[in-house]
Amino acid sequence: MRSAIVVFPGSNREHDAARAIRLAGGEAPDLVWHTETELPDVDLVMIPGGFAHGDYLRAGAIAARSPIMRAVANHAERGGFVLGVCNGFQVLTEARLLPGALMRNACLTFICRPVGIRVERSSLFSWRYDKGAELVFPTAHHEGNYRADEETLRELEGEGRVVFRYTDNPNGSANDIAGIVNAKGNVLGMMPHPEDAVEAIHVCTDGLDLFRGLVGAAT
Ligand SMILES: NC(=O)CC[C@H](N)C(=O)O
Repeated sequence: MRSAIVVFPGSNREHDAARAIRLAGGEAPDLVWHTETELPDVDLVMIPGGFAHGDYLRAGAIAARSPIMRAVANHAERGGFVLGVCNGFQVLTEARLLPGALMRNACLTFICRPVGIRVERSSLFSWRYDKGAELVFPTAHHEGNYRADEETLRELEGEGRVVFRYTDNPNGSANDIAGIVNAKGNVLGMMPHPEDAVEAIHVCTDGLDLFRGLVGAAT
């Protein structure tokens, strides 16, 4: 699988993401600076975690208006895979590639700890997990409280687009939502960090199958 990781001023998980993709059997990803207007020919575009532009205005708001985001939208439109983790999820909602918004955590503090999530459904991103599997992924965010209007939440639930749900909701997210896909199913945004649960020094290796799944889906 060929992939690109978009890097903004303030991104901090791009190397973790690249390592996870390599450990899962993907080719070494291209790192693409946010001012670029074109992406290399890839299967997956990943928007990594971090604090793009220092989270000024709202987390992800400035990054979503970067020149590279038009190419990311075109990639998604063509059916390419897009994965946004944490700050990446925030960028994808700000870019309207995913519905809803990530608001300040209900507890009003930064959360930095492993959390439990359940795999709600099979998808391009989750097909290697059993449905209902309970996983542990690290989290590190202050704006992870997923919010959307009632109609959008009904649509997400009705269309089976909630892929990951918290088993112990840390941030107040509506319906315990930890990760959702777009209507076509090729764009996933999630707050917990699967790329930080892929090798022995991590809390666990539950994240590896997400990246293996993408490598498998791309070949
Ligand atoms: N780890 C991250 O990606 C942090 C996400 C975001 N900047 C927040 O704190 O909400």
